Amino acid sequence: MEQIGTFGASPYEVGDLQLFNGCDERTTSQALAGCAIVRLPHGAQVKDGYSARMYIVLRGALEVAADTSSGMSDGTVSKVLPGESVGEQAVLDDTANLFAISASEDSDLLVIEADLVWRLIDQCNGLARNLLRLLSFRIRAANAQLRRRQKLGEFYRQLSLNDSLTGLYNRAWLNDMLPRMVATAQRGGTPLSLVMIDLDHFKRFNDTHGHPAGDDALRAAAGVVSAGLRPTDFAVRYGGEELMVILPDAGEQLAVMVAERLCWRLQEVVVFQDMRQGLPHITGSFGVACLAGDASETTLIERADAALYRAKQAGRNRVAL
Ligand SMILES: Nc1nc2c(ncn2[C@@H]2O[C@H](COP(=O)(O)OP(=O)(O)OP(=O)(O)O)[C@@H](O)[C@H]2O)c(=O)[nH]1
Repeated sequence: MEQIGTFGASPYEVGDLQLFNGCDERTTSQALAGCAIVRLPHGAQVKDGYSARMYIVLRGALEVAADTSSGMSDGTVSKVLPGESVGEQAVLDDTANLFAISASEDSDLLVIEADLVWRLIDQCNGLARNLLRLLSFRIRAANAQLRRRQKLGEFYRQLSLNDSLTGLYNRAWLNDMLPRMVATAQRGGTPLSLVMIDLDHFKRFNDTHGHPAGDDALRAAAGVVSAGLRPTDFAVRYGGEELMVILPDAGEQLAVMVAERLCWRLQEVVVFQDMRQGLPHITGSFGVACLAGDASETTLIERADAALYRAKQAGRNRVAL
């Protein structure tokens, strides 16, 4: 940053500076006359050592990247154009400029030291009003950005816990949630049941109708499962063509009833909406297990798996306990 002159000796006028709109031009010009004008070549950073000062762009443009020192930077950059300022907040709360400020083209900047800003605020109500407006605008913009980030965060969180093909919860969700559900059931002495579902002869289905059709069938099966549950139950894609249902507060009898209902609905499901195609049916085998004593979630899954194996052995398209 090279000083190229002072405001008083430059062709610029107070009328060019938005922040001083409504202030008396003569007294403001006098106050700003001794302020430095610095030149910042394209790409150069504003380096002000840790002092709080305000910069007003006279020519060119600045780019301000969000708070880099706190690691909060998310790549958002705002542009500061001629007549606009940066650094007011640093002056008002007497902290260094935390933002990375650089020139996006060759720029001339008016530098106003903090003590002069305060003197001008005392002199001119217009400046105080303009500063308040500017800060209010910045707060609204920051809030909007925060809301966008929150929404994005929630979106990615959902994405990381849901299976992209079926929309059901995925293994990461299961690994996190099942131990907690088991602990809650054991603490409260309430039942908890698990239904493991494996689509029958799915390799044959893929081989006959193609892999994309297999994906459609998986989606259809997931739809049947989620539509057949209470809002308090959970459906998970456990693996390739294996789904799982978690039924909190459900004992053996209820769990078998739910599994029977899903098994029946699955064989009725229409995989292809296109009526010109044949109707391939999908069926599933279901293994039911209920939490007993102080068994772990691993034991519960193993027991549901063993029941599923029995359903397969007994001829598929059925429920086993
Ligand atoms: N289309 C599709 N197929 C999948 C997906 N994940 C797993 N599969 C297929 O599912 C099939 C599972 O085959 P197997 O484990 O041999 O079992 P199966 O043919 O269903 O036979 P049984 O389970 O004994 O009734 C494999 O061919 C996998 O490629 C998927 O996301 N999409």
